[in-house]
Amino acid sequence: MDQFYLDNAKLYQQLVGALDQPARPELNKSDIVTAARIRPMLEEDHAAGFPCAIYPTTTHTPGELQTVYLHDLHNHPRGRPVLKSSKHEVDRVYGETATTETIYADLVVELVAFARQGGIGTLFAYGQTGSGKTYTISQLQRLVAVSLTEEVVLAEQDIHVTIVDLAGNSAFDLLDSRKPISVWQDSAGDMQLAGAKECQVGSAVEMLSLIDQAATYRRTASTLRNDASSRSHSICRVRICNKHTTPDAPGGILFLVDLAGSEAARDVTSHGADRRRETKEINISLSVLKDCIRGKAQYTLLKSRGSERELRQLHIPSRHSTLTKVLKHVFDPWASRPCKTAVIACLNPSLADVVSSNNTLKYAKMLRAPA
Ligand SMILES: Nc1ncnc2c1ncn2[C@@H]1O[C@H](COP(=O)(O)OP(=O)(O)OP(=O)(O)O)[C@@H](O)[C@H]1O
Repeated sequence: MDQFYLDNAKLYQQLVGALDQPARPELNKSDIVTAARIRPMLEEDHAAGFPCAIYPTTTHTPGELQTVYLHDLHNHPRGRPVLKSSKHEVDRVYGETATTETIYADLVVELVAFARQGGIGTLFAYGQTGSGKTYTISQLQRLVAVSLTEEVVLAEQDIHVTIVDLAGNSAFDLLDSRKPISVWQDSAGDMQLAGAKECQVGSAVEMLSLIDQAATYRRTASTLRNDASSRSHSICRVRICNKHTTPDAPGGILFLVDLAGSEAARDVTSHGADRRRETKEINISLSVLKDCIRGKAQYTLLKSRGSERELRQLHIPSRHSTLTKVLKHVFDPWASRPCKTAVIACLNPSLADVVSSNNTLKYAKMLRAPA
């Protein structure tokens, strides 16, 4: 397939150049905001000879959706290859020149404010390996650290940080030398990271140093698409408690989640047995995540149709993996606490990755269904 794309790269660029690409509006009433971030073509993408396959709209009107076009090239049984284009809509699209500061202002400032008021705010990035998840989330974590440790915040609220990573069904404390911890649900239905260290921070320097410490314990390995690929899901939980409430009051929570990247089966054939098992575990947990996204979309559909009997039978399988246990509140239509989520679908722009990018955007669409 890769050779087919390379052989037809010029024709592909002509076909895409001849397309007209308009944008379209609609309002987001959901508690989930979806965004797509397209990372720039890297030197290795250019060196491999694949053209860019993702074309975002460049204008944005507040409250309106933005569009990403993906152009794949398909072999035609008679004659020259043809373009097969798909169109995806998300709340915001960030092209290769967009800065993380812009993403922070658009998506994360509101989540931080929401968590400060006692809600559960969640930000997660997902996408194929090498698509820019760690790049995006690690920079956003730093911006969150600076904003949550401003004097005006610390005068009113205490900030507690926990950073863990999930590999398969095991969980590890990244602030305590990868000590194993367990994830369980308490009697109030909240997920607990039992045994994980929770550090109260008194300044940006302290919080940034915890983030750096956690990054050194994160499990990484080389994949075909990324030399330093994260082979675990990293979860940074920030608990925000008002100084004048009782110590055991739940407080607001902000989750900053950098998921491990999915790898296509064709890209893992050269891995050893351990790496193949690890990839399988990652793909299983991402597949349960997709099932939960589908379950939430199904709930929204049934609710809009008023199908009470089917709603009662609906099962969202958030208990089937440690990752979805931790993120249960995102998919749980019956959650007792208010939740807001921002999801960043990270995309590799190269034509070689167009199938994975298509898949990533399909799930962003499901997540966005209005509640
Ligand atoms: N917006 C961007 N601007 C410039 N470089 C970027 C951007 N996003 C990602 N990159 C670069 O792309 C490479 C892959 O990014 P990153 O490691 O964040 O991917 P990932 O999705 O976290 O991958 P994995 O799932 O394998 O961990 C890195 O070299 C990173 O610096």
